[in-house]
Amino acid sequence: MLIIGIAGGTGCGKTTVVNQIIDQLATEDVAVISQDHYYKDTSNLTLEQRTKINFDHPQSIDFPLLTQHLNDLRNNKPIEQPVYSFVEHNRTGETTTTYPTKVMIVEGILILTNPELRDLFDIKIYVHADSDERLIRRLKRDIAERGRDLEEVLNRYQTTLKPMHQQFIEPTKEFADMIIPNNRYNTVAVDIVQSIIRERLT
Ligand SMILES: Nc1ncnc2c1ncn2[C@@H]1O[C@H](COP(=O)(O)OP(=O)(O)O)[C@@H](O)[C@H]1O
Ligand SMILES: Nc1ccn([C@@H]2O[C@H](COP(=O)(O)O)[C@@H](O)[C@H]2O)c(=O)n1
Repeated sequence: MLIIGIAGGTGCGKTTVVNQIIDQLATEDVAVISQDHYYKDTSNLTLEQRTKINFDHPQSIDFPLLTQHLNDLRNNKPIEQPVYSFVEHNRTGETTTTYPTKVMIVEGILILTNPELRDLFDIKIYVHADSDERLIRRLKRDIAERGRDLEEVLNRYQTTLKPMHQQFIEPTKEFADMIIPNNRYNTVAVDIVQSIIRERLT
């Protein structure tokens, strides 16, 4: 199994790049795991308490579970990925069965911060977009898709996202084998990653 890790700050375009890669490949031999599904279970907290969690700190992620799942897939065992709700700020209790595939892409803001997880990646990619561009994209996306309002997104950006990005996410660029500039859509970089994957699939 070829495992590709794709990191980068919120709104840099990780999900978009991953979708561009797999849409054009049109094969069931490539699957995706999003770090977002591995936020820790916080059912012991009220919704009010959960809204105050720092979701941009490495401690918010269940890295042992994510690492175990990747190891299981490498050992040809299917996994039950938790399903996460951005509205409830919690796992829903449902799971998605994910089967081993020839190529597995793992994407998320914090995936390169954890040494055990990082060691499982054959290729490490960091998607870069400038912080003003990321903030604009995040604002539009969170209001349209994640049930947030302007005040909430801006407040979270200033108090949490920006400092956490500088402390934890941006420094993981140094672990990347490849950096994809994504202020604009980068079809050349997507083509390069697709070529690497195609080689593995043949
Ligand atoms: N290169 C780009 N140019 C303009 N908008 C983009 C670009 N890449 C992504 N977007 C948009 O920005 C938003 C955030 O992108 P997304 O892929 O969800 O980022 P991430 O997964 O890194 O948080 C989405 O609405 C997406 O359509
Ligand atoms: N309940 C939650 C959990 C996470 N977030 C934010 O999601 C961002 C990571 O996802 P991307 O798709 O943007 O990479 C991260 O910055 C968290 O702040 C959230 O808003 N609510």
